[in-house]
Amino acid sequence: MPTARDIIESILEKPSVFRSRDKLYPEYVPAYLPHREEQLKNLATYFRPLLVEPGSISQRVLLVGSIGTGKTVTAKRFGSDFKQLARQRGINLEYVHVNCHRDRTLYLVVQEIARQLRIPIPPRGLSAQEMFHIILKYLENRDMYVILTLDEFDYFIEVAGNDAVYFLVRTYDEHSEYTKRISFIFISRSLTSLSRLDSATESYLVRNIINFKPYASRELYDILKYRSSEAFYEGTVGDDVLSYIAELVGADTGGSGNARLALEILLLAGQEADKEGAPRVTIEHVRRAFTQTNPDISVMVNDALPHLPLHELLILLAIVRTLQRSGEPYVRIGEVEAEYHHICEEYGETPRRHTQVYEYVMDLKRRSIIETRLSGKGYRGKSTLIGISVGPLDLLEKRIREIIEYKREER
Ligand SMILES: Nc1ncnc2c1ncn2[C@@H]1O[C@H](COP(=O)(O)OP(=O)(O)OP(=O)(O)O)[C@@H](O)[C@H]1O
Repeated sequence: MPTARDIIESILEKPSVFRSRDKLYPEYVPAYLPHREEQLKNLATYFRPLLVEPGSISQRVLLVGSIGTGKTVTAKRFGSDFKQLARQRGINLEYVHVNCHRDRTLYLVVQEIARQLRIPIPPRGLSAQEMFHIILKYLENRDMYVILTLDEFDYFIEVAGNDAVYFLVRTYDEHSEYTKRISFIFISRSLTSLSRLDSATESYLVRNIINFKPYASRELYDILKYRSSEAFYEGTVGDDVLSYIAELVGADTGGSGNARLALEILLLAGQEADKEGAPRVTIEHVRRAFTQTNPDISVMVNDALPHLPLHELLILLAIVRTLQRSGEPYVRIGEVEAEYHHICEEYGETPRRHTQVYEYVMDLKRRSIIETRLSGKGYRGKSTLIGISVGPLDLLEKRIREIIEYKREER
């Protein structure tokens, strides 16, 4: 019997597809941000006066975009690089990033700013406003500048309210004795949460907006390509795997355009490969990973199966088997139909005609059990391609076969 140590060692020594898995974690801030060049340029343009004429303005820029569009990572990358560049020019600038989902009140936000800047604050008895003035004086005494990002700012608006926002961003208007040492980046998922503010404060915030659009699949592919080159050993993740994930998530191919989701699927797919001791990440590992990030879809598919007519199930079985055999993300409808004829023979059923087969395929698509698209690059001729994003396919196959048996017995 293996000892506990043997078991632990066997896992530690198991080969892995990952060179450095943490490069896929959401908190990692990479040096390259493909397809966010415009946003970085805009940020640099807005904040340039801080280097040219420090103290002349308190800049404020609002980053807006839906979930996983790179707002946080772009702000952090910008902040860290801008700080280095400022220091090279002899300007003592710090970057502070506060997540307002965690720190939702003025008190918590101000406390967090002080913590990150390592400013000693008396432990008790001060109001948020008093603490903020201690920070401003500290910056003044040390000739320091700060870019302060308030991430998930929507929460701050909702919980802390208009007066708190006003206090934070208008301090320099009320206190002309201070040099303008703090500039702001606000991050929000949408502009609607800002309408809770009074119109003066709102218009003050929306003057400089940088938009972050959901990523298209081609953009996600570039992001995944770069991040996977950092995270995986060479040759363990093929371009087919990356394009498949990019297509599942891309905004132009029916997904949400969320890079966090795409990277999570890639990470989970790598973990699936490691679990099996596989030398490469496969399309099937991606299917399993996608199902883990989308448990609702597999429940929906499972619930739908018993309601499908027998021949629709036979076609679905044909799709599953053709996909399993090919190891590709998609197969041609022609190959599926050929497999369907085989399966009908196996079961002693008369196959339906082509037009009916096509109808069933379209019904499976309407029910989101399969995806279809027209063949393009890499395929000869135009043909309908069929894919299934939920996995594992062997479990799906087993379940379909059970229901087919059940339906045949019922007749
Ligand atoms: N252009 C990019 N290049 C490389 N990685 C990216 C890029 N855009 C986003 N990512 C990665 O995707 C994940 C999500 O990005 P980020 O957290 O910045 O999104 P967000 O827009 O702030 O989302 P949320 O609104 O949910 O906070 C992170 O792991 C980030 O590193």
